[in-house]
Amino acid sequence: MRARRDDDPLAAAMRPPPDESPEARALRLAQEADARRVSQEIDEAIRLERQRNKKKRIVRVLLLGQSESGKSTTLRQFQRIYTPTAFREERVHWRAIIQLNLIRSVHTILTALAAASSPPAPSLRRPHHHQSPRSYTRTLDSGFDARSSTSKAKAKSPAHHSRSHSHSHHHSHSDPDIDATLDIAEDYFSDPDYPDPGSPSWDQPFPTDGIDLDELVLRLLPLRHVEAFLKAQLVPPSDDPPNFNLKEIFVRPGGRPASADESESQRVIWECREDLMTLWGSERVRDVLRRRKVRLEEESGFFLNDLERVTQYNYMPTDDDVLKARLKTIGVSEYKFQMEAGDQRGAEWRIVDVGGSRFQRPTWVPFFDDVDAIIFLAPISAFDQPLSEDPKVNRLEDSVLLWKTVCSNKLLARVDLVLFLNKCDILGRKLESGIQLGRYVRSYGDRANDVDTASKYFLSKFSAIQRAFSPSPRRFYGFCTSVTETSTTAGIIASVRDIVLRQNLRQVKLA
Ligand SMILES: Nc1nc2c(ncn2[C@@H]2O[C@H](COP(=O)(O)OP(=O)(O)OP(=O)(O)O)[C@@H](O)[C@H]2O)c(=O)[nH]1
Ligand SMILES: [Mg+2]
Repeated sequence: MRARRDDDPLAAAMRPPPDESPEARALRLAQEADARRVSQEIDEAIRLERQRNKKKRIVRVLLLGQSESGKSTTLRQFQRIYTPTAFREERVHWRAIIQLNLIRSVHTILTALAAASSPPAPSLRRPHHHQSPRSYTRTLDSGFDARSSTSKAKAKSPAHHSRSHSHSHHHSHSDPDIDATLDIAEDYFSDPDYPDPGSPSWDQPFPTDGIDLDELVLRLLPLRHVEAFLKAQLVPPSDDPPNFNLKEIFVRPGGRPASADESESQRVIWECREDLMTLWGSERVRDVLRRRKVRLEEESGFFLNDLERVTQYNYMPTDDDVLKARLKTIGVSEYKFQMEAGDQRGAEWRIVDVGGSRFQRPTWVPFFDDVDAIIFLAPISAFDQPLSEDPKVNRLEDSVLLWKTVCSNKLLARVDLVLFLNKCDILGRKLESGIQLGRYVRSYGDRANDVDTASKYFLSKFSAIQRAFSPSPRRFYGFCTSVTETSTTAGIIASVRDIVLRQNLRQVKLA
């Protein structure tokens, strides 16, 4: 010990002088104790500051996916679980949106009835709500950064190369990226009026059910006024083009008691309730919808099966109603909340929800900075549906391209990816009703036409795309979800919370 101190120049310099007086020694020891105390105080201050920083740790999550994929619904699930009181208080504001959703379904029915009462023009024979496999046309500019990321994705995807040569091309099994392709049929049937199996042909007579539909439709006309009124209430007239999201509806100070006008619209809806039930219960209406391949039950904001409740004069939306309601997001909204439970106490969460339609995707990029995780939603039930903003493009194909763009984005290279293969409930119902997935997704082949096989198949495809397109290896978590269901989604959101917090802790340690 002694020998070592002799070797140490610092120790030698600090060694007390050999002729130190008792007074000088006392002073020196006091000074040294003082210095130690100051140093300890500094250490303590640093420790406290670190703790405070940890406490106000900010966790950022970004919700991405095409329009109607379920981003806002996922956000509402977070709200329902983590700020239940605020969620409950806001339910009343959803009433007008749910009523509008209901009226929209009625419109769909009336449009189908009107079209069915005149002989179908050849162009109307093609279903417009759901695509037949041959109606796809490829449009590849689906990314939010179409010029850079998507073109890169295109270049990397062997599927796109093969498609440009031949539509009926089958993948070569020596292709290293074989798993990262999803071959969606585009020219499968030669008959343009390919009838849905089990659906009656146009030439068969409509069943008669003794209901005078013409008169009924007339009695429903007042709903138009309700619709105009509710829309005017939700969209401030100064906003042109309409630019509203839920936040803006919610910020009305002090809540919004039902105004006289609002109770007037509830009265009109209530007065129409019998006719609405007759309309939705009519065999002829169901038949027209079947023939036109309009599957209202699978559409967003479907409340016709809840007419009894929703048309009540004193109707108040339930949690489930709020989750099922459809309100398109325009712009970006951020939801902040404090994680109150368990050892995650104190972390502030910020979940960013964006509009998913194509023209809104460029607005996503500024939010790529500093995110801990992305929850990407791909509605896998949409394999037979066109994009509403571009009817030539298949929704599943758009989701796949968007996923490739997100995976390959360099700004997001270090971000964990959480994938929700959403709307599994609708997928299950579609497959059970006899729609063959293999007709639309050629690479699905003759695998079993059930939701388990299908969702596992999609999970492996999306996961392979992630591996092939990520600039560097990253963590990836995939879930099959139906985010409108509260029980199953609660467990998934708890897993996502743990995943995101682990990633956030890693980044805090790295910083
Ligand atoms: N049956 C079912 N419906 C769902 C599911 N997820 C979302 N929906 C419904 O689908 C509709 C669209 O969901 P949103 O959450 O508004 O979609 P979004 O991704 O926010 O859409 P944009 O705001 O246009 O980008 C809503 O009516 C939801 O209730 C699901 O898993 N199953
Ligand atoms: Mg939304």
